[in-house]
Amino acid sequence: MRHVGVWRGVAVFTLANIALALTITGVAMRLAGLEHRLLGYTIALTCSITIMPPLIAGLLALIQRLDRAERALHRLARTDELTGLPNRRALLQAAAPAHSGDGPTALLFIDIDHFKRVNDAHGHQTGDEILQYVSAEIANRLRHGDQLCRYGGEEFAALLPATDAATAHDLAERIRRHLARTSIVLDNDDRVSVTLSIGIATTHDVDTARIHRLIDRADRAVYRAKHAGRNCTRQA
Ligand SMILES: Nc1nc2c(ncn2[C@@H]2O[C@H](COP(=O)(O)OP(=O)(O)OP(=O)(O)O)[C@@H](O)[C@H]2O)c(=O)[nH]1
Repeated sequence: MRHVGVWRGVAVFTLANIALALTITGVAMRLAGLEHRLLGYTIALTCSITIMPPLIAGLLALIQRLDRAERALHRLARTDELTGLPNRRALLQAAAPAHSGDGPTALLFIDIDHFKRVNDAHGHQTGDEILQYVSAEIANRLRHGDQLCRYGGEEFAALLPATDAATAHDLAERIRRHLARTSIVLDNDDRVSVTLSIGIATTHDVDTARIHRLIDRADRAVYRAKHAGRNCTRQA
């Protein structure tokens, strides 16, 4: 549809320019009292047709560059710079297509435990690397169609379409157990382990408006996991 619009625009632009060239020529010749109208119109038409292709090519190149810039901006606004994952805004927008009608949608809210201590002990730079590592490990354990985002700080959210509470719980526990038994080897050969607290909420009706309620419920479940001692999963 976008391309049809561009070509329509080019056609209108071309015709408008030819009409403008002919009109200006006609008026100028009348004012100058010149008689050779046919010759004048032929020159105007030839000139406008000659300059039209490079003008249109330049115009199309400009439109393409603007289009690419707009898409890049759109992508940047929806992507977390550190992990390359979609960000919270992208998750909220993804909620509508997630409603597939194939059963409930589950949301995992995943929070790294005591991440402040990791930063304090190893530095912010290492903390960043651990966030990248953890995000990749979570992403590797999700299924095709699941959507993981970095919700903020040391929090991730995964939207799982067509997933009931039991399946979501199995998936969450697989992720949690994997991270708990993994040592992350740092550049200086130090080893760090992190654990996760995970909250799960499910719903039959997820859409852009209701996703906030689903996230709140999963967030409250994480809070309960933290209070239960961390490194565990809780259902809303
Ligand atoms: N390295 C790094 N740290 C971050 C980033 N975003 C947030 N943090 C840190 O994450 C830590 C979160 O700390 P808290 O909210 O106290 O939570 P916590 O220490 O994980 O404790 P619990 O959640 O209660 O287990 C803070 O120290 C933030 O500075 C980031 O992009 N990079």
